[in-house]
Amino acid sequence: MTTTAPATGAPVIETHGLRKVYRGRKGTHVAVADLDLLVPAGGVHGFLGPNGSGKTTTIRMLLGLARPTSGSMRLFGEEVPARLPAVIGRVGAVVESPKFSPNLTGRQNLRLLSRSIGVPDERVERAVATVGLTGREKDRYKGYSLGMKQRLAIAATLLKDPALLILDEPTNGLDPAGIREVRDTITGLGEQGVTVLLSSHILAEVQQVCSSATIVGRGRLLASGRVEDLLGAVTRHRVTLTPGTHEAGTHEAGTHEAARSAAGVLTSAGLPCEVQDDGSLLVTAEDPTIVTRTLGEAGTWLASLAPVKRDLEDLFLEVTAGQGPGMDMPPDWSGAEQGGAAR
Ligand SMILES: Nc1ncnc2c1ncn2[C@@H]1O[C@H](COP(=O)(O)OP(=O)(O)OP(=O)(O)O)[C@@H](O)[C@H]1O
Repeated sequence: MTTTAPATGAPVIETHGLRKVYRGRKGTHVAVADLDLLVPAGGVHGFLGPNGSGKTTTIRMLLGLARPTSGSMRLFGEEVPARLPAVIGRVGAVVESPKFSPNLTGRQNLRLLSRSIGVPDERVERAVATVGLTGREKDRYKGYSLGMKQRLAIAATLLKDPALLILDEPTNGLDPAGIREVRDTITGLGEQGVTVLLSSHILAEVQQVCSSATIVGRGRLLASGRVEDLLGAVTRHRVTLTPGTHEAGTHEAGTHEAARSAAGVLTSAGLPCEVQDDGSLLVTAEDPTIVTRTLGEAGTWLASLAPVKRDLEDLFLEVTAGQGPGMDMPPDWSGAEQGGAAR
């Protein structure tokens, strides 16, 4: 398990040994397995894991919607569910799609809500602006895109000015434009000092907005900490060689032979190295200048050397390696497929 030091400050969410076992006719199913979750104050915390890894169950327990089998939970330092009434006013959550009236405008829907919870109308205008719906608040809800509907749901939770916002898969079912809109809203909230717990199964998407993250698989904690610490320093580099360094047969054959020869040189020098299908080399080295020097001393010249950044998907594969069937990366963990690729 990879766990790095959390950010300073008292955690906003804390669970210890949190466990949820569902019992059915077919036997028992452990949805959450002794989970220690620590969410620091401020910023966006990714709660990541494939479908069925226990994210929603954990969130439901935190909000008092499901009863833990065992373990303890705290929100803002208060034991929950016992002290939930004391803290729930500081928590906003979008766990399921909220019910809005289709024939009312976004603003009318929010005003109904603000009056029902007794907060001033100004909060509606502020919430509309925060989620980027200004200019569209007078349109009927039924005409909103899915992304706009999701942002209105977030606006509804902002009415009570929460210090903690819990969003369960807020970009599910959205197209790339919708994902981007919601992502920008979440980034803005994190910057304004709201602590956001963002659950998602799309790592590439989450990596762009999260300052810290917890990765779960089969209800278990796999890794947790600040994203930059989790991803660590860049130690892998992609190297391409200058054509003609080695001459042999066709250009392609020559490239591969040169790569294999260079890989032998690097490996002998203690630098782990793999030849890629395109004839480039993937070299592990703390200091890239050693790669240049080692190859130069062997008479091999580099055309390029570029750092290869590890991402959360790489991390997930590493922390689940050897855990047996069912922990492979599901196809929908690719952000690109879900429109969650880089901006
Ligand atoms: N009410 C329930 N009764 C029985 N099993 C349940 C119940 N709710 C969830 N589960 C099971 O618990 C496991 C965890 O589900 P959960 O919804 O918490 O995962 P998740 O990580 O949120 O997945 P998703 O991204 O698909 O929502 C799954 O195997 C699910 O089938």
